[in-house]
Amino acid sequence: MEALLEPVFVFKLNPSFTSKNPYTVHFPNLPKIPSKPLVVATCCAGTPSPSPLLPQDSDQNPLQLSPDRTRDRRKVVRIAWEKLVRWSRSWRSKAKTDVLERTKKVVVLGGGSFGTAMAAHVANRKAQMEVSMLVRDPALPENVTATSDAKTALLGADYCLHAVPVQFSTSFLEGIAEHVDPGLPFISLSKGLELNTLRMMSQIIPQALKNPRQPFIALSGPSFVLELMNKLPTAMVVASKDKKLAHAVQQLLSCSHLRISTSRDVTGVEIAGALKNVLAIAAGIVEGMNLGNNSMAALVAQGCSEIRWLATKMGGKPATITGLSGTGDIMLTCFVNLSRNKRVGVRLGSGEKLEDILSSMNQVAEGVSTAGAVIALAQKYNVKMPVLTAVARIMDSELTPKKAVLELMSLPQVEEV
Ligand SMILES: NC(=O)c1ccc[n+]([C@@H]2O[C@H](COP(=O)([O-])OP(=O)(O)OC[C@H]3O[C@@H](n4cnc5c(N)ncnc54)[C@H](O)[C@@H]3O)[C@@H](O)[C@H]2O)c1
Ligand SMILES: O=P(O)(O)OC[C@H](O)CO
Repeated sequence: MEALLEPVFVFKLNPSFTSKNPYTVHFPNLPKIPSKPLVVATCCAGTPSPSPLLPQDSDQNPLQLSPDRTRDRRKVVRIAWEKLVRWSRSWRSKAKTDVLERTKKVVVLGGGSFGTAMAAHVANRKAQMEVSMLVRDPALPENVTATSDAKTALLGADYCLHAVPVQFSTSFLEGIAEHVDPGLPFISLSKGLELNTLRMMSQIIPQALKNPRQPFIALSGPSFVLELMNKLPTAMVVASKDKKLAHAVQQLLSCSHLRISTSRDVTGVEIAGALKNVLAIAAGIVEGMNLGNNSMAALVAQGCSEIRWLATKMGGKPATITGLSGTGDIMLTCFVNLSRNKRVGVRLGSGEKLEDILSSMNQVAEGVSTAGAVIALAQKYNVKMPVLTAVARIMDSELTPKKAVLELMSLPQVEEV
């Protein structure tokens, strides 16, 4: 402690890491230091904290531990890992159920990329599984039967995977309602809000089928269809008010390359999945305008806050927004150009017109329609959402990307909440 009573030198330093040992920070411009320990506050990355500085002639690397301490440290890590493996094995033995054995048929609504991918995924879960796709254009992989006849597709199905884009779901479901068993669990893959009604899929499905008790599960999270089809490790979350049903869907879909977490927070999962598409458009605009990485990070961080503010006002949990369907899917969709929504933003940011972009696409970018719904929802819940509002105004051609950036940068600089 007496060292702290010595004169304290505080330097604004620009440390450089020596090539020979990246762990030792070398301060080239430091004046000759007396041999006594000093407290040096540095401006290096990370939290500046006073720390006793080893006398300059010391070349001991503080990260180099003695052999005994290295052995102890490795033992602690090994024990921690073995505990995780034991826990995982015991969970797997308890969680095993006969859902897959009992499931004979799954129907998939929507023949788009994700509907097709999930149909193939379920078909691969069990050779005897019957998977029927209800599509408008029945040209599909041979191990999946496709039909445009709703009665045939839905007859005897144990689960229904709904993969029709949100804006087309109401009319699609109203057209097949008479063939839907009132107890058929609907697993919604669609991410978005219905433009004129602001409804989420958990409202659209029971209302379009005129059955408020239709079992509902939302399946969401960072899941590009291309990577799922290539069996690359993926993690998603199933949310349902019915915990048993969420676990059954987890058992039905999870496998060595697809992990499925469960949640009771349907609102949080749906709002996160819908709004991340709008934020991805904004992220694309930043990239299309070459505004750099600082602004990308700032924009996405602001968008995460706006999504959290609205989702929690609507009853969603903060833990959901920082989970797979929130932060996980936001990072994937905002930072990777496999995202259709992000690609729309990049093209907008580089000067293309929205109608030209959309007419050139044969896939859906749900964020384009959802943007308008978000703003009405934000007004309903009295939540300020400057970034997502700017996207909506750009979608309505009321604001250019460049003007949007100028306006966002001139907003009041307030306390973080
Ligand atoms: N593609 C992905 O990586 C991915 C991943 C997770 C979730 N999702 C979500 O899945 C949902 C489906 O998207 P997708 O990527 O499979 O679709 P897609 O973009 O690949 O294709 C759009 C689909 O919508 C259908 N469609 C267009 N107009 C229609 C209408 N009027 N009535 C009925 N169907 C119509 C088309 O036939 C086509 O099958 C979306 O909400 C999307 O956000 C997609
Ligand atoms: O291509 P996008 O932007 O619709 O994103 C696809 C999935 O939602 C990613 O999780």
